[in-house]
Amino acid sequence: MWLQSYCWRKKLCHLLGDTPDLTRRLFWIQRAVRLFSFSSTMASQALASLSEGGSQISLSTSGEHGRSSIPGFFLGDVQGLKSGRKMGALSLAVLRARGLHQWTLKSWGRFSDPPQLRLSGPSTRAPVRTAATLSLEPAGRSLWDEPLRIAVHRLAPRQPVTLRAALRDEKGALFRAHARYRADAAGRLDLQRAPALGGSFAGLEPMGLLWAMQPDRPFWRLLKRDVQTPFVVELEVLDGHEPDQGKLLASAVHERHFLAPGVRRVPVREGRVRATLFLPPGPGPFPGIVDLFGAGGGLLEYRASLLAGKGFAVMALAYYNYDDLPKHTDVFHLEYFEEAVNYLLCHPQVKGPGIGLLGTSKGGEISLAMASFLKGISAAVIINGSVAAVRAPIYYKDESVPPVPVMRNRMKMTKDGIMDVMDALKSPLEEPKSFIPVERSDTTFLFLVGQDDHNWQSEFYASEASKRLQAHGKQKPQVICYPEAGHYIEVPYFPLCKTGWHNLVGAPILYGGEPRAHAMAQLDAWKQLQIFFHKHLGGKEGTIAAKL
Ligand SMILES: CCCCCC/C=C\CCCCCCCC(=O)SCCNC(=O)CCNC(=O)[C@H](O)C(C)(C)COP(=O)(O)OP(=O)(O)OC[C@H]1O[C@@H](n2cnc3c(N)ncnc32)[C@H](O)[C@@H]1OP(=O)(O)O
Repeated sequence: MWLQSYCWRKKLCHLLGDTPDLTRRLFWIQRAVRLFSFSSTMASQALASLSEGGSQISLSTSGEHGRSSIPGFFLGDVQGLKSGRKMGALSLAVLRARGLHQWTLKSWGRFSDPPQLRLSGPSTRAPVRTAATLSLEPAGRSLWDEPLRIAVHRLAPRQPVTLRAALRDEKGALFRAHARYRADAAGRLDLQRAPALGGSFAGLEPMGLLWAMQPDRPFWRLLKRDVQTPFVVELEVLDGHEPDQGKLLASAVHERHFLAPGVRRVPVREGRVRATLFLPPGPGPFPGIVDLFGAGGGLLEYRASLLAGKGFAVMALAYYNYDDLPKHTDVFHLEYFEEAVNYLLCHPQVKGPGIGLLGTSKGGEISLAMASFLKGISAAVIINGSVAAVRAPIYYKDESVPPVPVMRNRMKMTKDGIMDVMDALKSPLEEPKSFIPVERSDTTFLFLVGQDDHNWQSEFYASEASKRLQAHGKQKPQVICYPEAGHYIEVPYFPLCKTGWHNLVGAPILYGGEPRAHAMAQLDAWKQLQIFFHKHLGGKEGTIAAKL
């Protein structure tokens, strides 16, 4: 047996050569199974040899472990494989594995420990009809903002199951969601057609397993720090409706990426500007956008990298707490931002005559100030920004906008002991000097507003900016209000951060939002801002009706 196996391994190695192409290797193993009644033991050794050859698959068939490191491989039949029975299951496993060419399976088990397969002896083989498979479309990998089609096949008719999803962020925080489902009469479950019966969400929510994830740390927010690596999402199908107890029926690992194929990431260290520019594939020139996040500073690239995949040259701009920029700041000088705008405008792959701004929260406030004082800005999307200077004055040359006073006595505590600072800022109508002079701007604006934003009064600010622009004969801005959406309107499928640490307040605060409505808002906001930028920065034209 050993000799036979050895010969087969040699033969396979010869056939496969040194190719790193896993699909080709698996193809030959599959052929061997079919054509030469290749035994399962030999096949498992051959598969194991793939990992020796440096492929991404690792295989463990040893009795001590009793389970495979290939998700969904054994489906309760490890003993059968060990006994050397010829297995159609192998070819099935190979077929499954062929879809896994992007998986980093050695990382399996890094997340929450999946329920152990209960393998008590040879008689515990699962019947074929319960050899469930989890199918993902696209298979293996997708972009973070792409929808993922999740389906389970080969369940028993009307079988109750629980689906779980988990990912770990770069700081080790675990984000998880689960939902209960029931298969149809044919034993199929398609999340595009089947409503969740409860769990982290309910109803027809094909992407709920992502947007409903919650962190295992209080006040933690999902952030992607390195856009050159994906988030690795583990998906599991468990028997029954107990999220932590059901037998594992099938599982998959899926990579969610932040860089579309061909998008180039260019670190920028030009003059004082500290940023990262993302350029779409192709020669350009492309419509240019400066992307600004809010309080806390740093350099967050994930929105810029995804947006570059839609045909824009997007520069994620740091303005403090990054590289050699100040760690903290009590004042904003627009000359820094002017330098960044000019850098982008002069870039050979950026289409003029003007660029766009995309700002969230404090980044929205700064974007409004940039559009009011600086030249060369054609379009600006303000996501839950303030129309007043907050906590720090904004300077440009010899002019300044002082911050609105903070009224600490208006801060409230929720019944859960979380600070609600929504009413803590004095209205800019009572402090006109703190009102950013938007009426000076010739920029076209889109305001995206979460109506349940508790960070500050975003809807009021958008409405006042709109009134002021119109009162001065300027173009009426587009204002889209999202009911039950909170402060952190992110790219699609980011889980809601309803309560989080606030760097300025020095305590956790309420950011607001209801998970489902917030998720829908993120999806729509992402479409709307792309349409807006394409229209006003000279890209493709088109409109998509807001869903809400
Ligand atoms: C006296 C004052 C009274 C004020 C009252 C005001 C009342 C109302 C006014 C409201 C005014 C609000 C104005 C601003 C509104 C906003 O802008 S909302 C925030 C939006 N912010 C952003 O979009 C940018 C977010 N960026 C960041 O937070 C940071 O850049 C970064 C965390 C991404 C990276 O910073 P860095 O310094 O590199 O991080 P670390 O060193 O790793 O961690 C620093 C601390 O942050 C904690 N932290 C890190 N990651 C997370 C996370 N994912 N979720 C939650 N917390 C995180 C980390 O633990 C560190 O905390 P400690 O130092 O350990 O305590």
